[in-house]
Amino acid sequence: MTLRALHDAAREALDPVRYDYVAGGAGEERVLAANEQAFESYRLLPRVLCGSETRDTAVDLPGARQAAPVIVAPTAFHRLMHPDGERATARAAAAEGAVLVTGTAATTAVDAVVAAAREAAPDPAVWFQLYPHPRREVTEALVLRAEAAGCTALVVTVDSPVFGRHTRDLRNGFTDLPPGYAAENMRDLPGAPPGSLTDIPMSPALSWRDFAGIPRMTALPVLVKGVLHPADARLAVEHGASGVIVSNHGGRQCDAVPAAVDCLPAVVGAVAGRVPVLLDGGVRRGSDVAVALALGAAAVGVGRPVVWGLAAGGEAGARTVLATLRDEYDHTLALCGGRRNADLTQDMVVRKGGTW
Ligand SMILES: Cc1cc2nc3c(=O)[nH]c(=O)nc-3n(C[C@H](O)[C@H](O)[C@H](O)COP(=O)(O)O)c2cc1C
Ligand SMILES: CC(C)CC(=O)C(=O)O
Repeated sequence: MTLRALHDAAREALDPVRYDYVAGGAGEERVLAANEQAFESYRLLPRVLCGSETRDTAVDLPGARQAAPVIVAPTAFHRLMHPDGERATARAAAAEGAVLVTGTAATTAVDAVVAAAREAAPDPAVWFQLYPHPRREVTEALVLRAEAAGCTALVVTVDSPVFGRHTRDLRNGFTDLPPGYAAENMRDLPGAPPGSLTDIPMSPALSWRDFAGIPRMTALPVLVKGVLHPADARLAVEHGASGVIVSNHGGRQCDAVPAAVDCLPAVVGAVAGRVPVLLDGGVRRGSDVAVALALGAAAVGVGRPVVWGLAAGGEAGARTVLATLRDEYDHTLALCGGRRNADLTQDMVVRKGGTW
């Protein structure tokens, strides 16, 4: 099945309100559209006769050695999309050698997610996405929970000082989880009410000082997710980040920012090789992966496509998405004369309005 067919099947399978929750974005959904459109404006300039018969697409990431270059971006509430929920996504990612980022808003507790991943592979990489809480002890409890579960890195989301205004959810009245579902990782935290959507911590009071406390709480590498400005990428590295994820939250936060991939080159320049830079937003085909890697990303994340796979076909559907992207990327690498990801370089990307 193609990714487009899986998306169609997911639309058929899902309750329309849940479909809209995943598909939608903030405001007029300008950024949602821009993330995909931006990839349309880039083209690859292949190199030829490079002897690229044997190819190796694995990457070393913080807390994940020899991983696939496509990772599963954190998306909330998988049990709303398929009864097997995050367990299915975890098994799919582990089987495909892809990092799974599970998170604060998962409908399955992090220890059960890691256990499911271990059913599919002996040494899976599961990262934990954290919405830091303004009360340090709550953040610390979440960090300890992720560490004890066996997560190998933390991802701190920094683009959500307040909830995004998701137009479709407001129209549909989808402002809380249906009965029977909870953000399971929020249960039994000190002083934190359990599990409803609005309990997920987002606070405009947080600052780099709060962020800097997180790498001090844990031996795990800590990545920062949701950076667009190169100055923030520099600050992230200075405050102890082990990786920077360029992301506009899939167009679900500020509806006036650039497409994620358009922000990548400046962030890569600012980070200057000190830590890996990842990208998510709008990646829908293997050639998008190639463009992002050529522009300096170490790996890319996919959000909605994996959820469509999950909704359409559970573990097998999510696996198909990851396997398809990996296969398409390897094929594109071959077409561009590459043997390794590093063979894709900035000069091999051209832009509409630029050189074509
Ligand atoms: C349904 C949904 C839920 C999401 N939940 C989270 C979340 O809990 N934490 C987070 O950091 N990002 C979240 N994101 C953002 C994704 O991690 C990612 O940035 C985005 O989906 C990438 O864009 P793509 O969907 O075009 O691949 C969510 C995105 C979607 C679509
Ligand atoms: C619970 C939400 C905050 C999850 C999220 O980040 C999103 O829906 O974009």
